[in-house]
Amino acid sequence: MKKSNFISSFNYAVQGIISALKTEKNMKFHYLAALGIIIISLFMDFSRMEFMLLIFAITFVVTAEMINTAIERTVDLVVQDYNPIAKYVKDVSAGAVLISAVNALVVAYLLFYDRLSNVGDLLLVKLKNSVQHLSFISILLVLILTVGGKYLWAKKNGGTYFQGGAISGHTSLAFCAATIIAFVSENILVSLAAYGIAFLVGESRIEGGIHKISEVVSGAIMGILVAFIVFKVIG
Ligand SMILES: Nc1ncnc2c1ncn2[C@@H]1O[C@H](COP(=O)(O)OP(=O)(O)OP(=O)(O)O)[C@@H](O)[C@H]1O
Repeated sequence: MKKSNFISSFNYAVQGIISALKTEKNMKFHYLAALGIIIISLFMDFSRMEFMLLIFAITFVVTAEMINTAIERTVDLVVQDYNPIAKYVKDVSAGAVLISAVNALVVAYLLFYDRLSNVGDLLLVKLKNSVQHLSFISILLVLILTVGGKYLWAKKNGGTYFQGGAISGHTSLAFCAATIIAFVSENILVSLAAYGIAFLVGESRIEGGIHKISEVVSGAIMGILVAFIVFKVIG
């Protein structure tokens, strides 16, 4: 065996890190996750101690995975057939990785949960107070549900995604908009005018021979329901 100095030992160690990274798919995942978490942690205002715990947890997982890989390869080198001892050794070694991963999850939960839920609460408060966001979400949902409905019932009702089909998109959007206007204006006259216009939109789709009454009615119900649920549940 070749006599090695300190520098070449270091080189072999780095080679080991790179080989494990290249050959083990779990290792790629660990490194990517670690990189993502470290980047996020830079915005979290962690104390020195908290950052140290995070780095320890990450290092523990990577180290356990590397030792597990080395043990697996050693066992494969010696045992080619099924062997209960080989199974025991590999299972115990995989168990060590699992323990390190659970430890990392607990540490991540303790460090990130409060901070991220504060950010989540802030976003939710902003969303609740923003009529624009609620309106945008309602209209987006109506569009998705209308196109989805047309797709699901395409065989039965025919039509394209934007004309004809099981649900009248013009009507669902018009009634969704009317409901949004009713919520925002909180004024009976304005609301009636908005629903009146929505009604005319639906009626024109029937008159134009593009939709049946049932398709216009289902569009109207969907538009009203979606806006109602978004404004009442999220807002
Ligand atoms: N020679 C063997 N005899 C008995 N059981 C084995 C043997 N080799 C593997 N096993 C069983 O299969 C499991 C998976 O082993 P394997 O070596 O495929 O690990 P792995 O986690 O899939 O790793 P890798 O994807 O890096 O190969 C082990 O935990 C063990 O239960």
